[in-house]
Amino acid sequence: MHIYDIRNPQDIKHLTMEELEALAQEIREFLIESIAKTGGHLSSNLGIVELTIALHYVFDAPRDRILFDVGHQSYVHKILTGRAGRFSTLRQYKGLSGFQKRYESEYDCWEAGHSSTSLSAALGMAIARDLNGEDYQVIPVIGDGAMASGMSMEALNQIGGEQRNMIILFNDNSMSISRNVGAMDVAFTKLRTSRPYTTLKSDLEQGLSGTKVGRSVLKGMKNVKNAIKDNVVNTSIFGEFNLDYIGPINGHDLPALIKVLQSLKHHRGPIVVHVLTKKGKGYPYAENDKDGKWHGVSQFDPASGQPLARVPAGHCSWSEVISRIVCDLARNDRDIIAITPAMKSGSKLDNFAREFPNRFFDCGIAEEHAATFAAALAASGKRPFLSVYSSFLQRAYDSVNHDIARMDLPVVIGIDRCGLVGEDGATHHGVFDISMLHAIPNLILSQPKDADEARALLQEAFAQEHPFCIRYPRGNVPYTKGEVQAPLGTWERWCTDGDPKVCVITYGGDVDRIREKALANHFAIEVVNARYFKPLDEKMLDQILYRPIPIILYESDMLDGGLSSAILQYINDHQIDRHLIRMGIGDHFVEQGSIAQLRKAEHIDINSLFSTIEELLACD
Ligand SMILES: Cc1ncc(C[n+]2csc(CCOP(=O)(O)OP(=O)(O)O)c2C)c(N)n1
Ligand SMILES: CC(=O)[C@@H](O)[C@H](O)COP(=O)(O)O
Ligand SMILES: [Mg+2]
Repeated sequence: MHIYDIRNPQDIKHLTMEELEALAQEIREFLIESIAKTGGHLSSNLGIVELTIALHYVFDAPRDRILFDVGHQSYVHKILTGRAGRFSTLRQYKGLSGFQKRYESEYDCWEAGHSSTSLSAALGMAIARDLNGEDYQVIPVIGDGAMASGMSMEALNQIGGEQRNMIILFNDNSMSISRNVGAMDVAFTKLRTSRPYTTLKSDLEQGLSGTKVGRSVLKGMKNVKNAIKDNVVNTSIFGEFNLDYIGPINGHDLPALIKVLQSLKHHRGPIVVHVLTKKGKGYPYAENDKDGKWHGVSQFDPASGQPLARVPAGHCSWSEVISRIVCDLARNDRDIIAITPAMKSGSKLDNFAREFPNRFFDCGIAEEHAATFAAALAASGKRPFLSVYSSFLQRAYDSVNHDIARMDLPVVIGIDRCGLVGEDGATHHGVFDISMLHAIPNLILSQPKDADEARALLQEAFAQEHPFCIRYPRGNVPYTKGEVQAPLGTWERWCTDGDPKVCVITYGGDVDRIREKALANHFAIEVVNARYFKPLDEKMLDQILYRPIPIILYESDMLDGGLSSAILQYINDHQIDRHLIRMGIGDHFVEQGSIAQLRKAEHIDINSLFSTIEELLACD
C-alpha cells in the first residue's frame, strides 16, 4: 500500500504490522520531500506519524470523531483520508489547507488554527452524541503546549465533571514551538518518568512476546488488554481533574499504540492517553531543533536543511526590526520587560531573552494571562513590551480592555503578523485588530511604514503613560537606523505633484509603495501616511477633507471598524459633506494563499488601487 493509493482509512485496516511500519516510513519521507517544496508545519507532523496511523487503524472515522488541536499536525491524517495527491498544493491559494477543514473532507469534523479548542469541542460533540442517543468515540488529539493553555484547563474542568466517553490523546513531545514552559511542563515531566510507564512497558513486552503481526495480533490478547487496563490510573495531574489516565506510551511504537488504543476503544468515561513523541522524528535537523525553527518552515533543501528563499541584503523581518529596537531601548531602561505567549522564536525575541534573561517571560499559550500579567507589571512601575500575533490577540481582548486599557496602564503591545499573513489562512490573518481595539478607550493604536518610523513610534510608546499598540506585518523590510519623529496623533503627507488630483490615505508599507509607483508613473496624487489609527490627526484631516478632490481610503485590513470607519465617524460628527472611496477587506473571512494573491483577490493590491486612481483622473 503506497500513500497515493490510500482512499480512506479502511484501506490501512487490513495491513500487517510490517506493512503499517513501512507505511509510516513512507509517510515520513513523503512529508519531508513534499514540505520541502511547499513549506508547512514539518516537525509536529513527523512526530505524529505512528500515532495517527494507530488512531485510524483502531477507530472508525468519520463515525468516530478525531479532532486535532490547532490542526497544524493533521497532515498524516490528511494522507490517511485520501488527500496525499493534493499535497503539492498545500497551503496554496485554493489548495489543500494546512489545518483540518470541514469543507475539505468528511474526516475533518472540526476546524482550528488557534490552540487549545479541541477539548471544548470534543466535550460539545460528546454531549450532543449522548443527547442524540448515539454511540461513537470522540478523540481530541492535543499537544503538551496546547494542553497547558487556559482554555484546555477550563475544558478539562468540565470534562472531569461531565464524565462523558472521550479518549484524550495527549501527544507530548516536550515542546511547544520553542521549549515548553511552566509548572504544567514540570507536572508532565513527572508523568514522563512515572511508574506506570515502566509497569505498562514491561507488562506489554511480556504480553507481546511471541505474538503475530497484523490484525491477528489483536486477537487473543486478553492478557495484554488486562495489563493495559490495570495501568489506567487516576493519580496523575489528570486524576485531579477526575479523569482516567494511562501512560506514558512510546508514541513511535506502533504495535504498543495499537494495542493500547484497541483496549480502550470502548472505554467508559473520559481518559487521557499519554503518548510520548519526538518532534521532528526521522529528520535530524528537525529532531535536534531546540528553538522551533523547524516547527513551521518555508521551502528548503532537504539535503542541507537550508531555506531556499534568502532575505534580501540589508533586510530583516518586521519582528526582528521591532525586537532589535526594543533591545536597544531596554539597554537604557532597566524597567523594560518583554513578554511572549509562546511565540519567542516567531516574534524574534530570542535575542532579548539571551541579553536580558531576567526581563524576559514566555507565558506559554496564554494570551489572556500574558496581557493581564503585563498590566500588573505596568501598574507596578515596569514598562512591559507584550508581543502578540494579531490573530492570537483576539484571545486577549478582555484582558486588554478590562486590565490594560481600563486602568490606563502603560503597556506597549507589539501586534505582530498584522494584516494578511498568507498561507496559514483565515484562522491566522491579522486583519481584525484595528476594528477590535479601536473602540477601547485610552488605547493608542499605530503602525509604522518602515524601520525608522518603527523606532520613532516605539520611542513615543515607551514615553507615554498610556497603553500603546504598534502593529507590524509578516515579511521583510529594510533595516535602517535613520532618526525620524512620529509625535503622538500626527500623520504625514506628500504630493507627487504640486497640485494633487487624488488623495490616498493609507498606512504601513503601502505608503512608500504607492508613492514610488505614483512618482514612477507621474500620477499627480497626494499620499497620506495615517500612522496613528487612534488618535486620528484631526488637524490634517480638516485640511484634507475640505478640498474638492477625491479621497481614497486604501486599507489592508477589515473595512468594518477600520481606519475609514473612524474617518467616516469623524466626517459625520463634524457634519462634513464628504464621500470616501473605500478599499479594504469586505465582510467575509479571507482564505489561504500568498499575500500577493490574496490582495489581488480582495482588490486591495496596488494595481487595483492605481486602476481606481486612473479612473478618477480620467473623470477629472
Ligand atoms: C491561541 C494560539 N496561540 C499560539 C498559537 C501558535 N502555536 C501554534 S502550534 C503551537 C505549539 C503547540 O504546541 P503543542 O500543542 O505541544 O503541539 P506540537 O507543535 O508540539 O505538536 C503554538 C504556540 C496558536 N496556534 N494559537
Ligand atoms: C500553527 C501556528 O499557529 C503557528 O505555527 C503559525 O503558523 C506560525 O506562523 P508564522 O510562521 O507566521 O510564525
Ligand atoms: Mg508539543
